[in-house]
Amino acid sequence: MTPQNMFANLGSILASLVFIRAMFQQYFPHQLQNFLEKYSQRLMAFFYPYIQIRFNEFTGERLTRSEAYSAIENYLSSTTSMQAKRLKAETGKNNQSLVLSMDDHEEVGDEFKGVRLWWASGKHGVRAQTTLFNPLPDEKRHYRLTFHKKYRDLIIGPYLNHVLKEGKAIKVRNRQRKLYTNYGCYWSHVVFEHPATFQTLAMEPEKKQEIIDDLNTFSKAEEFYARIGRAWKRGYLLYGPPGTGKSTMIAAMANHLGYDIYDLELTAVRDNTELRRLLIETSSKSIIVIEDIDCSLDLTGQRRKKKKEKKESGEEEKEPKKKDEKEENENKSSQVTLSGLLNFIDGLWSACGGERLIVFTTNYVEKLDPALIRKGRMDKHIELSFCKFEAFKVLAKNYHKLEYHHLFPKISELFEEADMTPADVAEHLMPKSISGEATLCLESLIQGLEKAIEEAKLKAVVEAKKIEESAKNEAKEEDK
Ligand SMILES: Nc1ncnc2c1ncn2[C@@H]1O[C@H](COP(=O)(O)OP(=O)(O)OP(=O)(O)O)[C@@H](O)[C@H]1O
Ligand SMILES: [Mg+2]
Repeated sequence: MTPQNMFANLGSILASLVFIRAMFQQYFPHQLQNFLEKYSQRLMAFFYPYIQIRFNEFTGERLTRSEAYSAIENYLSSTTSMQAKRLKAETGKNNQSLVLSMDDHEEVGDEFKGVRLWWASGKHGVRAQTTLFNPLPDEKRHYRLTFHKKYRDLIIGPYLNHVLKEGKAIKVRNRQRKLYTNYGCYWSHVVFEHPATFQTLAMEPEKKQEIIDDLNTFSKAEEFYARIGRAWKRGYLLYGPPGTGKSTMIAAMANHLGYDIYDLELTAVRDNTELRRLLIETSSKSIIVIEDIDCSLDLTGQRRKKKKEKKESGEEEKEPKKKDEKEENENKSSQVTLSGLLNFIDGLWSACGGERLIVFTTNYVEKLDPALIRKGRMDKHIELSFCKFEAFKVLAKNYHKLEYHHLFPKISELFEEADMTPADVAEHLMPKSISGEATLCLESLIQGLEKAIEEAKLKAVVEAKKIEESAKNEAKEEDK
């Protein structure tokens, strides 16, 4: 055989081999693989005492991310960062913090009621193509749970429930919280990042602790509410003069519980149907706030309008009800009624489960309809009042890191007599220069308090005179 013939033969043999290999790859491996897999797994199951459950990342048409998968991811996040050697990092809320999860083909252990089990992450099947309509990556990720078969009931029931619940709770805790406001009958939201906390809230310590305990009890009472057959909700009424920290307390509540806030502007809601729709759209773990309920409920128009009137007439309204009625006739665009709101709080509310707080604020508690604030609707009434010495100490600590100062005794005495709102006290304590001399601020506060006491005395004298005069007039009329 000449070398040319030899090469020609070799060429054709190679070509045939390539052809056979291609054919083999195309038709055989698939069936062969399935076949081998099927029987090897049956054989394994016979001797292997463990059960495995796989949780795929995408379910159905691969378009929806499995809730179970993300719950497991969250649940494992703390264990993972302690145990796994290869981790994946993604940016969390705000793009500021990092969220760690297991990298592919890692395994971590877990324990439940003394039973050991293992979670492994993996990926499988690289078949689906990414297209314009299916932009998901080719790899399908999954978690695989392995445990001994004698614990089947314990793991499939209580343990998996525990994982899903805990995972969802972690997700809620880590989410970016939102502040919703309604424009007509639609909610729009911004990121909620209010720095107020109960620690920075100026209030008597016992009263503050009572509120914190109440909130904590509520947030842990899911089973209790289910047992007694009541919707998991609680109503708060915050009342007190302007600038005493009602809005600040709502922010502190949201921060304490990790809830979203729905700030409901009733005057922008057209009727009861819209109100119902808005409220049904609120999510679980949220605080629904209706500020200045006395102003918005009779739909007498906005608070600003009222204030303007007050300023113009230079005195308190004498007959608020009559005025309200007049305005109601003028302002027909909004027809939310008291009964609509009450119906919602009692009836429909119960239908949409989940933990919700409803908070009403008002400056004039005595003006509210008793039906609205009876117990059961508004479970807790909190009065926020003028700043006293204990509350002042919280502000002094926040603003100037002061535990004690030689002016404190004098300030304490003045607070006994003076009525000053926390907002005014805070204004005095606000550092006026970068160096922020605490003594200067305290002196300014002392001046403010003295002025407030004097003004109060003057007012008392004027009022006493008025009463005297009206008594005299009455006496005169009687004589006549
Ligand atoms: N109890 C408080 N503790 C700390 N800061 C307070 C407190 N009360 C008021 N402030 C300060 O005063 C400002 C006004 O308070 P806030 O808006 O909470 O008052 P409000 O009671 O909601 O008044 P309004 O009735 O006018 O709505 C806040 O920005 C806050 O800094
Ligand atoms: Mg307010």
